[in-house]
Amino acid sequence: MTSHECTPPRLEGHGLVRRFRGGAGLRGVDLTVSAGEIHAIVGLNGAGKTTLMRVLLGMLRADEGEGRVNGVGLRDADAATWARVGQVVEQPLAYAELTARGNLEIAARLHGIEPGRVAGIVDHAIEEFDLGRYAPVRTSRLSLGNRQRVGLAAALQHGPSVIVLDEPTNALDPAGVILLRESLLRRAAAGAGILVSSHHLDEVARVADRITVINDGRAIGSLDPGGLDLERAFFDLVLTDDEARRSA
Ligand SMILES: Nc1ncnc2c1ncn2[C@@H]1O[C@H](COP(=O)(O)OP(=O)(O)OP(=O)(O)O)[C@@H](O)[C@H]1O
Repeated sequence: MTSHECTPPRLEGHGLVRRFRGGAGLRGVDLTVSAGEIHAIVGLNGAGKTTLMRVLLGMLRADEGEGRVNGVGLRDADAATWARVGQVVEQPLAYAELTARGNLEIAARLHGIEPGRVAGIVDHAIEEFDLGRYAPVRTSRLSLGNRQRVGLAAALQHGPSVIVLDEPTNALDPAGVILLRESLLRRAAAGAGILVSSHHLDEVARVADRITVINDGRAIGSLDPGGLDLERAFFDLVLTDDEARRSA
């Protein structure tokens, strides 16, 4: 038995419902991310992936159901609970007018790192995401991909035990995709629980231990990360679900 097996799930959602006008939202999603696990969610545009992440992070209130972070219910989660979380779900960076380093320093402080440790942690993050050239540059002047790298570094540098990333590879170049992949695999091996959404099934298959398909606000099944034709398996699940709902 590994040391992570006695810890509560890093992230849990039970029966999560969030209704939006027009019928969209979440319709009762159960989802768990264990310690040491990379759990990917995939789905078509508008399926509900971002909404699910926002609800699990307490950014959006669930109408029904409950979520837990490291065993703490969302309603009871305090600053110490959230300091153990790293996420890039909305805007990757808070301060466009600050340099990349300035953003990383503020993110470290906001995640509860004591002042004496901030410089070392930021140096390490700059190295990990290969941001040396851009550290003194205002983030508003960075390319989209480099801004994304800074956002990821800001979310991960404090060593969170819960990591939630919404389509993190979107703006990254192939080198950035590899840096992120290695970073996530290292963090999962160290016990973090990682929830990640993506449209890139091949990339997801390289990192994920578990892949859940979200369709129309529900978790409709899973894909085998080692499976042969993930794209086909994905569309089979989605089309079967769409047909079942149409004929219901
Ligand atoms: N604040 C909101 N008010 C009303 N509807 C919303 C709101 N946020 C999301 N929705 C709707 O909920 C559904 C799910 O959106 P969500 O952003 O979660 O999808 P997604 O799976 O992340 O999509 P994508 O792959 O395009 O990012 C969509 O139909 C969206 O229009």
